[in-house]
Amino acid sequence: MSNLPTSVEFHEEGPREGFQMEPKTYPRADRAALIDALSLSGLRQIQVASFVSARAVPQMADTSELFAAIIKRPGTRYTALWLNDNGFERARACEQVDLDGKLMFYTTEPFSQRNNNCSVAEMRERQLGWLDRYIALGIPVEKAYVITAFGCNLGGAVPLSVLTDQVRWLVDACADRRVPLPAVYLADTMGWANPEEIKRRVGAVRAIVPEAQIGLHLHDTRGVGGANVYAALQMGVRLFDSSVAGLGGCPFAGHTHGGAAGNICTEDMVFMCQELGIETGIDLEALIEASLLAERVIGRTLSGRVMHSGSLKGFRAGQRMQEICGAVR
Ligand SMILES: CC(=O)SCCNC(=O)CCNC(=O)[C@H](O)C(C)(C)COP(=O)(O)OP(=O)(O)OC[C@H]1O[C@@H](n2cnc3c(N)ncnc32)[C@H](O)[C@@H]1OP(=O)(O)O
Repeated sequence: MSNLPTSVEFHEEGPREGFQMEPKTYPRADRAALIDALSLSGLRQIQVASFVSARAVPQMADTSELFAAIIKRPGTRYTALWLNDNGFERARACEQVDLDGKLMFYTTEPFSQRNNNCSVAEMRERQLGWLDRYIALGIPVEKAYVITAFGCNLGGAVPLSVLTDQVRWLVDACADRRVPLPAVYLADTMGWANPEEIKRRVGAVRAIVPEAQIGLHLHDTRGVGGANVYAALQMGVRLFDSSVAGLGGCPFAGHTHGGAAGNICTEDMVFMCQELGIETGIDLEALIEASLLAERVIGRTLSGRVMHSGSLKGFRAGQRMQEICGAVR
């Protein structure tokens, strides 16, 4: 056997990244039901939605109300995304949000401008303000994302040095403030990674921050997501963002609505881990039930594979799951 980790953690992003990518807005009750179903699978972290401009992403207009509509399960953290000060203040004002101190770095100008309305350098400078604010508020600085860490539909190839420069800057910023390094997430926002590049970039980042955890936010846009996860597991990576039923994508990234696969699919990756003997803490059958619900809510066949394989037939959903799913017509 190789150096595969004994356990991994999947952070569910489908409710935010999946619905932001859909061309229409879905009823809040259905989105809340999906989140409640996901909770029953034992996921430790679910990103519920984002606090962004409703004009830019109308599907995220009711994030505070959505948080109020879900039933929080002890043992699961319910997080949110923000991209600017306004978004962070809205998240802070919403008492149901479990705040995780996040930092964001871009690697290409066109995507930084399109997604965040600022330059790569400006976004980096803003992170100093976010760091100081998290520290002042006693919010642990948990995650630092390097967005489009492998390549960008708008800006093209991303040299490794651009990624490592951002990581070195983060190291200095944390050292200046004497805070521990957050987990460093390499985000393959647009599905450019391949297994060898995963190994090369994870190895390069680990060489800079050997004491930090490394996480991956991967997309299966071009069908390489599972292979990339396997390469990451071989590198000992234990933190992954993923989406139920393979929902997801960024509406500002040049993806095709509805057609292309989105994020790596949570239940497919949980299945792979289980087959490899890696502990996930997730009840796969309950998760498949949630992914079937996602398909009913969205109203089309989704890209997840395990849920369509029929291999777990005979499973009977628990009563609570039946109630949640039964409420969605
Ligand atoms: C990789 C990923 O998947 S990331 C997720 C996908 N991307 C997104 O969700 C980006 C959505 N975009 C946005 O939220 C915004 O356009 C931003 C954050 C990029 C730009 O924000 P700013 O530069 O601060 O915007 P600006 O000050 O020009 O304001 C533009 C409008 O958006 C509103 N706005 C900006 N940020 C927010 C926010 N966090 N919440 C609510 N409204 C906001 C402003 O109030 C303003 O509204 P108005 O035109 O009615 O007055």
